[in-house]
Formats: sequence, structure tokens, C-alpha cells
Amino acid sequence: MGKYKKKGKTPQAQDGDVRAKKHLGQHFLTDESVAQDIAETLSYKGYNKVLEIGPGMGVLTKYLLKQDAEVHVIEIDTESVTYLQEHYPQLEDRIHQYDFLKYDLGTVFRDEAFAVIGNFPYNISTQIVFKVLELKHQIPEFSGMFQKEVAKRICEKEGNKTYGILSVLVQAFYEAEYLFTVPPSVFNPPPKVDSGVLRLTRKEDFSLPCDEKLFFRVVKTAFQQRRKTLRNSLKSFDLPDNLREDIIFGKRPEQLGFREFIDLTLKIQPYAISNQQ
Ligand SMILES: C[S@@+](CC[C@H](N)C(=O)[O-])C[C@H]1O[C@@H](n2cnc3c(N)ncnc32)[C@H](O)[C@@H]1O
Repeated sequence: MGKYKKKGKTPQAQDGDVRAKKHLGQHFLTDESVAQDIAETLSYKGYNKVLEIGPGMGVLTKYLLKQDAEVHVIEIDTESVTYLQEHYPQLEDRIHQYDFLKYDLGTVFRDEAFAVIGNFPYNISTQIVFKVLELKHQIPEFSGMFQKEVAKRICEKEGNKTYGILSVLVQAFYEAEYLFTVPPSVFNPPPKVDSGVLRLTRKEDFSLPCDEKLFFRVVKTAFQQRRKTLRNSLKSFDLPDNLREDIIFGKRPEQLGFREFIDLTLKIQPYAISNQQ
């Protein structure tokens, strides 16, 4: 922490650089040592392919290409894609010009395992994590840079203010580690806030003992009214009174770790499924 230069002039864009577009969350990394550190957060074990989301001008791509893996990149911005085609011809047809959120990754990876990495566009970073959760059976590792507050929230444990939906859902399937903080001064243009790098490592057994869809719904519903006890926030599940008297229903969502949310789902499951919830 604190190892990257906090102060000093941000290097200016050079002729031929991609123009930063705000609506695409473009903040380009200018300190290659950060890019190298991010590339080295993956283990490159247990899979042969890596997908980088939002390569921009390829500062991170350059260090991914030094690793023993087949690198694919997905980038929405035409100007960045043209830049990458010129500067990284070795990527050949592994530059995919698409919106990561909409693209069917089965077209590229079929049912193979791949890791996901990036300096993510902050405006869609939560949606990126939700898509990774949908594809978790193919994604054993995930790492990259978020707004610091979002990265911290994903790794947060129960009992803390910032613990929420993303923390529970991610931690049910992945070990989440907050790795290091990156100051705005190493980007062009600099973002307003600090950034944080995290790593998610999929658990050996990542199949839940309860219904997964119901688990997602229970967690989301509980946190919609995070100050209320579960007895109140889960009213819409129309549970029998004797179940609602169970001690767990007297708690608030931020008091429950992911294992307790699984236990809660198992308790709700017989009723929710028969109610077609
Ligand atoms: C924070 S910049 C990072 C750029 C580069 N990796 C770097 O570190 O300098 C985010 C990148 O994501 C791209 N991007 C934004 N939305 C995207 C989407 N929906 N799908 C794919 N790429 C996207 C942007 O065009 C931009 O290049």
C-alpha cells in the first residue's frame, strides 16, 4: 500500500493516443508498474485462457502477453480497438469488439475455463461482477481494479457498514482478497477517487447446498431494507409463523455471513418452492 506515486504531474496524452471518453469510463493507466502488478495477481494455473475486459491502449495487455496464457481482450471502443490492432498485432483475432455485458462469451470460450482481468470501467463494474457470477463455472479466477470503495465492499465481512449484496454473493462462491490501493495520479485523466485491486479465487466446492436462484433472491430482498430484521424484510416470502419465530429471523442482513444466508435459504426453501416464489 502507498507504493505508487501519489503526487506529481499526470503524464499528458501523446499524439496517436486514444482520446479518453468519459461515458466509457476511460481512465488510462500511465504507470506501467501498476499494470505489471495487476497482471501478476493471477496464478495462471488450472486454465490456459485469460480475458481482459476494457484493454484501452493495452498497458495491462502488454504484461498479460508475457504470461503463459492465451490472451483475449474485449473492448467496446472502436478507437481503442484500432490502436490495439496496430500496436499488438500478436493478438490477431483475439481482439473482440463488443460490449462485455452483452456478449455471449460461449462464442469465444465454449465451455473452457478462463480467467478474467481488467482495469474495469467504473460505471459498469458491479454489472461485470454479476456477469462473472453467472459464468462462475467457467471462471476460476478474477482480478482487477475497481473504485476502491467497491473493491473494499466486495471483500467486506459481515458486521460492517459497507457489507452488502455483492459481498455475500461473491463470497459464497469465491475467496475475496483486497490486494492494494492505487492513487488517481497514475491515470490519465485521473479519476476523482482512489482505486483498489482485488482478487477472487473460486472455492473448490462452489455448488451451494440450497437453491441458487432462491439464495440470490433472499440476499437481494433482505438488503433492500437493510435496517430491518429479516422477519420484516422477508415478509413477501409469506412464511409460516413458526418459522418466522426462528432466532435467525430476528437478525439484520448485515449480521449474516454467506453461510448463514445459505442456512436461511435452506429454511425458506420448502415454503418458497411450494409457493412458486
Ligand atoms: C478504466 S479504462 C482502462 C483502460 C486500460 N485497460 C488501462 O488500464 O489503461 C476502461 C476500458 O473499458 C472499456 N469499456 C467500457 N465499457 C465497456 C464494455 N461495456 N465492454 C468492454 N469494454 C468496455 C473502455 O473503452 C476503456 O478502454
